[in-house]
Amino acid sequence: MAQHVFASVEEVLHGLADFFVAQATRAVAARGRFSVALSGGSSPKKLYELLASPAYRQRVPWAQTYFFFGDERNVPATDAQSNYLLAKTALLAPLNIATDHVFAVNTLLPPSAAAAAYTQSIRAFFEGEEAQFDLVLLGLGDNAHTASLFPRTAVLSAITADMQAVFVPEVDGYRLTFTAPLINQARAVAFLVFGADKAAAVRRVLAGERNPEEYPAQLIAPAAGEAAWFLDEAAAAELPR
Ligand SMILES: O=C1O[C@H](COP(=O)(O)O)[C@@H](O)[C@H](O)[C@H]1O
Repeated sequence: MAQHVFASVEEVLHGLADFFVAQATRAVAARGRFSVALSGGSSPKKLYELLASPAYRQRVPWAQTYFFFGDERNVPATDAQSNYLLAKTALLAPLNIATDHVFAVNTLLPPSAAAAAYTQSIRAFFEGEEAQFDLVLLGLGDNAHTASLFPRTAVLSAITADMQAVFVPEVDGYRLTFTAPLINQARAVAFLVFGADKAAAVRRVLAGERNPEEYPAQLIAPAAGEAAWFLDEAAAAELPR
């Protein structure tokens, strides 16, 4: 597991954008396509804008890139909370990504049906082989959740590699999320975490006692892939030096 600590948020974003370019380039060279699961929430907007900017637009093989979502809110795709809407606005629309390269969760379905349909889409994309994303982007909540793997929720004990619906008392609603086994099949996962309000969660996940029920991001450990953390100094401040 690699930790990359940068002095500023701008540098963190460039570090992760360069990592994205490297994973995409390698995947397309090896397999002719790049599959990425996007994250949501408050952190990735600037990363998506950077990837869509002139500086990165030419460096990523966008025409061979396929976009999935590692988690989604149980809201319509037009809702301000929607992870899909965030990605569409900041990344997919500015780059004119073909709609058949974007796999959004159908949140018009009831949560468990939406999760089952999304799992089928993943299986179809990987043509029955193990679903191994080239890159899964992740964030970290100040409660140490990642994707929508929240503390003390049923999905933490999932043993299948799929998307599941889970009721999250903390947000008083359903979320759709990749399970930890699905994330851990990825060739690479990258966490984007910045800000002092994340410092305690970063310490607990990376340097605390093992307790995934309380700190679900501890479940993330790709079996054969690479895990990289992109942090600013404020988020890394409580890590042992
Ligand atoms: O991986 C993820 O993490 C976030 C927490 O990130 P934040 O930037 O909102 O603090 C999560 O809620 C998001 O949906 C997810 O993809």
